[in-house]
Amino acid sequence: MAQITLKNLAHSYDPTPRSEADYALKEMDHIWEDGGAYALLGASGCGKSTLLNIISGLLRPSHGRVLFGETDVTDAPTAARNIAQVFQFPVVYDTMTVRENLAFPLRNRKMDPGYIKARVDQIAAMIGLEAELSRKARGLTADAKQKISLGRGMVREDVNAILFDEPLTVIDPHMKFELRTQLKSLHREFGHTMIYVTHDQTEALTFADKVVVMHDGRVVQMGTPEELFERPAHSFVGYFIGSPGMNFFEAEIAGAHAIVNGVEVPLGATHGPVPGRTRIGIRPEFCVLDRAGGLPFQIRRIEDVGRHRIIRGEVMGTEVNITVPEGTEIAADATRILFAPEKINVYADDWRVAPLGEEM
Ligand SMILES: Nc1ncnc2c1ncn2[C@@H]1O[C@H](COP(=O)(O)OP(=O)(O)OP(=O)(O)O)[C@@H](O)[C@H]1O
Repeated sequence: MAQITLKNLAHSYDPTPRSEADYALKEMDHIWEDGGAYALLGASGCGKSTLLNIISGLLRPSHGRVLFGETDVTDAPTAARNIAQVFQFPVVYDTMTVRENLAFPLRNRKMDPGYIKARVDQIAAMIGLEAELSRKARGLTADAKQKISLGRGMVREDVNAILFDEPLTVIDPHMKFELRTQLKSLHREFGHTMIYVTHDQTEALTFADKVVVMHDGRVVQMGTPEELFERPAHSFVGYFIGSPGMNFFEAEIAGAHAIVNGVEVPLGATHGPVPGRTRIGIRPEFCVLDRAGGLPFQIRRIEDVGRHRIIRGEVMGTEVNITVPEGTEIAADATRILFAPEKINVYADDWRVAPLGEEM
């Protein structure tokens, strides 16, 4: 296992890039801790696969270095990086049994047969394929084949990292949750460094200790699910994480208040001068309807979604959502919206501005 360091890393598919816009990955410096479970999350085209392929060695970056521990692997091929990879679609040997498929990476490395048997039994139990071990892979469902791919990715204990590229795409929705949970417990048990690429926030938030959110070729935040929810570092994280995402309002910041369309909105902390385009962001969960205070709110529609209701509406032309628990009555004269002051984040040119005295 190893810590992965990305140093001044950048990549352009254009051999003669002229501006930052020509870079699929803008310059970045990041450390992925040894033994961490990371999810790499972002919309289609933001650069997730490019970054994963650079870490795995399928792609050489245009600039910068990749280190596994203290070793510079920038020019090392995939085979020399000692990593396991699980792709979107199953890669299994149809003519081999499930046991032979799972044992393949260990046999290749000439491990002791007794160890191979024990290890394969252990992995098969964790992915729920003990009963199928003697069956040929041919004829198994796509789900079962992908479980084999997952198992084979996990079977070696000595890898530097395991990289998963949207591994649950072909898995039945009911089984997704189960497999995610199993991957998480495999991580707890074996402590491998894992990087899991997905564009699905539920997948990312349930699997990972740290979620790495990418937007437009940049890592805009690397944080715990709680940090992404409470203190999105970039407005994209606010929009992308949460369902629905964060509400934003153009605002002027004056110390411990924001001024939104001439109305004073109290903030939970004091800010110094904030330059650039200033907005405040508040999650729908921290907004409430009111009769008198706050900003004027016009309800457009109410959606019942499982354990909560989403009230969709407008504040002076800006679309705004409020989330309330299921069964909450909505009074006809509730025409104002209030925000929990300590849950308001301030943004300047899309980046969060820490209030005075906040520990970084
Ligand atoms: N081989 C390539 N040649 C040229 N441009 C590429 C190549 N591969 C990716 N790109 C471009 O680089 C950018 C990042 O693509 P990348 O595939 O890394 O994104 P992604 O986040 O993995 O997207 P998805 O979730 O759709 O796979 C995109 O603008 C894409 O069009």
